[in-house]
Amino acid sequence: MEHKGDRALISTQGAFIYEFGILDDFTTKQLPHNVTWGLSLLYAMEHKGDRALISTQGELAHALRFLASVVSQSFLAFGDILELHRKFLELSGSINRIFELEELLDVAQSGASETVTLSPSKGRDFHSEDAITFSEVNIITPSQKMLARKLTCDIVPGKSLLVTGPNGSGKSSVFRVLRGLWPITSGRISQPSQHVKEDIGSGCGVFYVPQRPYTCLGTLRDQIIYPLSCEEAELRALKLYREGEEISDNTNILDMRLRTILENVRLSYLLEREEGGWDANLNWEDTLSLGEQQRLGMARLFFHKPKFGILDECTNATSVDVEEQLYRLAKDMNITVVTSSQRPALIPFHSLELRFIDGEGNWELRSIKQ
Ligand SMILES: Nc1ncnc2c1ncn2[C@@H]1O[C@H](COP(=O)(O)OP(=O)(O)OP(=O)(O)O)[C@@H](O)[C@H]1O
Repeated sequence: MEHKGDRALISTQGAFIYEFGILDDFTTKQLPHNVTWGLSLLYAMEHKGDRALISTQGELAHALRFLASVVSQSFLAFGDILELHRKFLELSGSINRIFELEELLDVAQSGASETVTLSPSKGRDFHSEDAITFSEVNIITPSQKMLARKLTCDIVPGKSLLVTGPNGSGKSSVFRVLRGLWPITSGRISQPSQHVKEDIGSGCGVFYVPQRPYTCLGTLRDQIIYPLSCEEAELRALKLYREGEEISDNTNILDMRLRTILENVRLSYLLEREEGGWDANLNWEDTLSLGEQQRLGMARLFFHKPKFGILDECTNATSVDVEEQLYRLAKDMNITVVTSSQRPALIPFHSLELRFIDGEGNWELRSIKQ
């Protein structure tokens, strides 16, 4: 008991020596010399008196060289055996990664919605369709800093949540945990499906909009429907199309819907500005300002029309009036949002505030009076 700490230190030192091949190097490079010299010394001690009688100096040197090479070859072979263990470990790591990749590809091909069996992340439950729930979840950074201790919070449809707190306190970390980028060590999270393609007709459960939305290679149309393909997006637009209206062709229905969205996010001028309109194929990241990219990100949200929108400071480069309009639209479309933001103008669009107090694990939840 008294030397518990010493033992840990010794095992750490052991791991260090093993990890950096110090033991292997010693066995294959240093030890053979020492053993050769040791054996030569023993021989010399034993034949002190009769050395001159039985061998000349040349024969002795030859015998010593032979002894040195036999000893060093034996130790090299022994070193190879030691090395085998490490090589096996590396190989098994690579084989595991290949199997994981194969399983992921199988799941992606079969269209399964979640990777529950592949990465059974402790405390994750993907089967709640109606709410995002955190039950006593500890949010810890990869460098083991506690950001939220036993976070407990229910986000139900119609009750949007605003996440606030000082810089670096852990606001975005809530989204990393939700997204499965950081594992949770205790507690439980449940949330609806995040799979955009799961049911083309009804929209997904949760959709994420980051601060700088990803702009894919492709046309202006592709930017809004991402990650769906054009065919999938046409199918979705068709399913959502109000019955009784005359249908000309699928692309037109999709473009009509996209035009309304583009007008709502105040980006319809792009259709006139960029040659090719919907089919304009540019490097969108370089062409659009950050504010425009953020509005495009929100257009994506409105196109997918999820139950929950996770908005990580994704409108902070837009003007306050545009931001308010975007949030009003989300409300009108019944998208419940979880927002990370410092802007007071967004408070009225939320029902709950989760505040990270100090980035040391303390947080508080309060309801916002409408
Ligand atoms: N990959 C990581 N490894 C270790 N620590 C990280 C990692 N990512 C973030 N952190 C740390 O976690 C803490 C919380 O980061 P987070 O991005 O959630 O803060 P935030 O409240 O969103 O900040 P901001 O208001 O600046 O956006 C910070 O101290 C950050 O340095």
